[in-house]
Amino acid sequence: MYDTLSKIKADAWLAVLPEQLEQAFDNSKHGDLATWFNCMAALPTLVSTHTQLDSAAICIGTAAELSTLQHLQLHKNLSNLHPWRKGPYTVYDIHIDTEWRSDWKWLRVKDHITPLSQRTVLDIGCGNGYHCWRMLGAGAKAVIGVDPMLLNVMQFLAIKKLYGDAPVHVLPLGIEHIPAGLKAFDTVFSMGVLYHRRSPIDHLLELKDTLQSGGELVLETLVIDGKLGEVLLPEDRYAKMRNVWFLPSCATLESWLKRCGFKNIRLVDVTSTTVEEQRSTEWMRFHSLQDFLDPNNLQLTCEGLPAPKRAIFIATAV
Ligand SMILES: Nc1ncnc2c1ncn2[C@@H]1O[C@H](C[S@+](CC[C@H]([NH3+])C(=O)[O-])CC(=O)[O-])[C@@H](O)[C@H]1O
Repeated sequence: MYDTLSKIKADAWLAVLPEQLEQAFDNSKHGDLATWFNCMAALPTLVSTHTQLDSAAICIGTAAELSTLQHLQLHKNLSNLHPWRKGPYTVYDIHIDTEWRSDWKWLRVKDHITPLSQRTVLDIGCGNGYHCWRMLGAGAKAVIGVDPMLLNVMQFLAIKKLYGDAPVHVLPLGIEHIPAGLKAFDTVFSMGVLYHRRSPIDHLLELKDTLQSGGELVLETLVIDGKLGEVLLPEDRYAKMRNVWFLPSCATLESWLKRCGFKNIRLVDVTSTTVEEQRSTEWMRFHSLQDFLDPNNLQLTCEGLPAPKRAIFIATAV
């Protein structure tokens, strides 16, 4: 990964990254970290030749390659990394049926973006890296994801240990840890992050700052139906989430992108999130979308706000 950053001349990040990682992986900061590392250490070290990155589930290995005991232990160690939110993955025929059908989002995105072949990609708020693997499968030269939630990073590291060496990396960092002015990446994805940011304009400017001139932004976020200038700022929670800030209309979001200096702005998809796409499973046993909607009207959240609808914009940084 350091090599990738060096090649794209992201020197300002290289200079601070070792210390950022040391701090993020500081055992004293997260009570579960040692347990998670033990789960990882117990994963089989064999690297399977059966891998697939362009199917709905990221696939690694077949059950026949493991002994019954190894298979049971693998299932247990992966289960210990509960809750699995983004996926699906199928490892050694264990199907990790995640809360989200993240493959559906990828299907909505993939045909609209500049082909990733030979591009160095940054995925902001990448969760456990499911889409990073799909980006690699789509031919990216290298993919770096960042996500501040350590469990996400541990899930990624578990999958990567099973997959073997690959130019895909997930760092336990937020966008705020990426130094200003990098202008290094060919494509940057920000999917499901903008509404978590208190300052959406700053988020867009920070994304632009990671892209080299001519680079592509892929932005996916919650939107509302409405006219130019309309934006929802929930009074309190949104679909029980505490950290939701701005939900613009598509026209408003387009105007924000314009104002931030993006060009060639295209709205390529608007889709309501269904309880088929986001739901509780054996691998994510907590409440999910169904529990966050008004039981009498699935068009509304339990707070009476418009139910989740997501838009995908693509734009060019100049
Ligand atoms: N400051 C931050 N910097 C970076 N990431 C952050 C920050 N704050 C929260 N996150 C991370 O942003 C992710 C948002 S989920 C989208 C995942 C994937 N992209 C998806 O499109 O499926 C939302 C959703 O479910 O759509 C979480 O993993 C947070 O930890």
